[in-house]
Amino acid sequence: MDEWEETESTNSVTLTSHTSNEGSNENSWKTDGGDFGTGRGGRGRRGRFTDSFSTGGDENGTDTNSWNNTGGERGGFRGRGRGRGSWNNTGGERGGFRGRGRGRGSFRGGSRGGGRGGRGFRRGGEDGDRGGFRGGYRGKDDQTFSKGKDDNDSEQKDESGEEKPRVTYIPPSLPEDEESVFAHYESGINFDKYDDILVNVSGTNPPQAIMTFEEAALCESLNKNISKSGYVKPTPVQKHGIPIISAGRDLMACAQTGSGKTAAFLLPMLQRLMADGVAGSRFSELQEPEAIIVAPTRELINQIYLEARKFAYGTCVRPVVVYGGVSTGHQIRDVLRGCNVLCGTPGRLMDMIGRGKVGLSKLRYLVLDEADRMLDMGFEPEMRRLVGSPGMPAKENRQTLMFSATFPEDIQRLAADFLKVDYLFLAVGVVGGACSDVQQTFIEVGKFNKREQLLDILKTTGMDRTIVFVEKKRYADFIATFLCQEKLPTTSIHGDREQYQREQALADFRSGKCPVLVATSVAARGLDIPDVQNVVNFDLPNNIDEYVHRIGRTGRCGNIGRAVSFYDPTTDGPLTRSLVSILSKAQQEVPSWLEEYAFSNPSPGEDFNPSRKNFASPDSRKGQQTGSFQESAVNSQVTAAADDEEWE
Ligand SMILES: Nc1ncnc2c1ncn2[C@@H]1O[C@H](COP(=O)(O)OP(=O)(O)OP(=O)(O)O)[C@@H](O)[C@H]1O
Repeated sequence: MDEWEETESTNSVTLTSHTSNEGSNENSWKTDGGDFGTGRGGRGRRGRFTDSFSTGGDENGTDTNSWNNTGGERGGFRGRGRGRGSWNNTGGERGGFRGRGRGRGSFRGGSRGGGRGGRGFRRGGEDGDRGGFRGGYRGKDDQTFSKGKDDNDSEQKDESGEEKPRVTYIPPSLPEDEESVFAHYESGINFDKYDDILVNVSGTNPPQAIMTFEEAALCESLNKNISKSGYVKPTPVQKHGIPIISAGRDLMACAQTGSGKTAAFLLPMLQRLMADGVAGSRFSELQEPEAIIVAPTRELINQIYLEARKFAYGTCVRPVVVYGGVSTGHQIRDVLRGCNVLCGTPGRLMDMIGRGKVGLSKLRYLVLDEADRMLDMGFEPEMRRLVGSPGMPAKENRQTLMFSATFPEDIQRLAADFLKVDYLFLAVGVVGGACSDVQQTFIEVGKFNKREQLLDILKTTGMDRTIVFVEKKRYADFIATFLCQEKLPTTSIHGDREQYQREQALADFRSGKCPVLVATSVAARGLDIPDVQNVVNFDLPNNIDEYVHRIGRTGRCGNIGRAVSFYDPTTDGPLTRSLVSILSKAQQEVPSWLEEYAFSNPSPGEDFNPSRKNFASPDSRKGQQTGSFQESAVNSQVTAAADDEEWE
């Protein structure tokens, strides 16, 4: 047995299927299928939410409210009459909350959630290729996994830095059939409006943008996969990014959420690997991938992997994914079968390299998705370790690509360490701007009426998929439990949930079984879930970039979305000016009361430059040559953006 082979399970845990109402929940909501309210408390979280719990916004847990208290002014979706109209104004009459069924079934094929008909956990007997793994999942209602000490993923550490026990969870195998691989949702009515977005490329000698995929001169199999994915024409970040990467240039790219950044880096990389005829699907004890893609969360890296698998379908290129919370041995076995494109979260990736399973000497591409997050204080040390790993080609000898919807100036400067001197900076629209397809609304609330407001909103959204963001992991559970008990089928995702629970939560959300997902920032970036119509910021985040990413879970790929944020003047003061700025740059109406808070009534102690460091900005290099695409208009916009930031 190799050193990474798991031993037989210890501490086996058997679980039934789960939704977030995992407390004792005497009044818990029951689905037609009987699933709700039956989940047992993952990680011992078995609080009794029958009578009272602390109200939203109260981190100390000192202010408890009767949570069944329906008294008081619910006030609809009025936000003291200051909001921009009622929630269902644009949606028409949806009726009350109807859902006890299993969703609208509108998503065909489950491309990102474990697949068509196989979403969630695989039932016993479906496992064709586990190769003798003992233990692990045995069926939806009888999941057994072991706990020991094995998982080195940084995300696997809890808040206290304590290592969590070894995990031998094996995710369900993905369906391999074409229909599942290429399942996608339609681009929206505003897709063509992407053409009007101003684009700026700075740096020397940027290559000419392409207008069509044909102009990219991609090989036939890649073109076929692009059209099977439903892509007809490239988005702006693809029009500019593909030729830049194909020309061998390093790139820092900033484009709005949901505008196709993933394909912008995958397509030219895969093209080069295919053109060079790399042969990856060969077993070897040491794998030397040509490309490594890093992203901050497990769900996001898995999604990127699925995109890579889709575009590489039927070709010689083999993408593999590694991330925490999943059996290391299982992932090593997968890597050793052959690996050209390795997608990973930082901790697990470094683990694979450290164990000598992944070598770096053939590496040509290093991609940092959500690059500003990958280079901020949390992940920067690991990124430095990665580029300093033995065998890692120097930056002059590899291509380094960075993508995000936000790129604060200080992070840009830091990022330059990883890039060749002549890297190009691609800005699509206002750097760090919110997607203008998301209608942003604010409601002024006090911390004690947030839950009532939330209920009012959710009762009008019906089975529409809605992500509710909260600031703290334990609030995610409180709120999810609260909503379940209010008969709203809800699930939750946050860093304290086991990986199988996180995946189940996303699968239930994607399928519509639980149309409400309560999430912490773990779900803020990158996740591309079809038909998410609404985002609610139950708690506003404490930096503006996070806000931009959160609301970008809706309004993707030309579709329209809505975001409503609860603004509590006692806690959200430091964000106010940045919010006003974001709203104006996205051509949204700014509520006068929010403007008042921003300019004339700062909270005591408010730092009027609170998020400056975190606020995205144009190319941090001064005096860079600017590309020719809509140049004059772009320059004025970028300058305007920079001016706007003066007052922050
Ligand atoms: N050219 C295209 N035509 C049609 N659909 C596309 C095209 N490019 C991307 N998409 C689809 O648009 C959706 C959003 O793309 P993607 O997830 O890459 O966005 P993103 O810019 O990375 O967003 P985020 O900043 O939130 O990470 C995906 O479902 C993707 O398949």
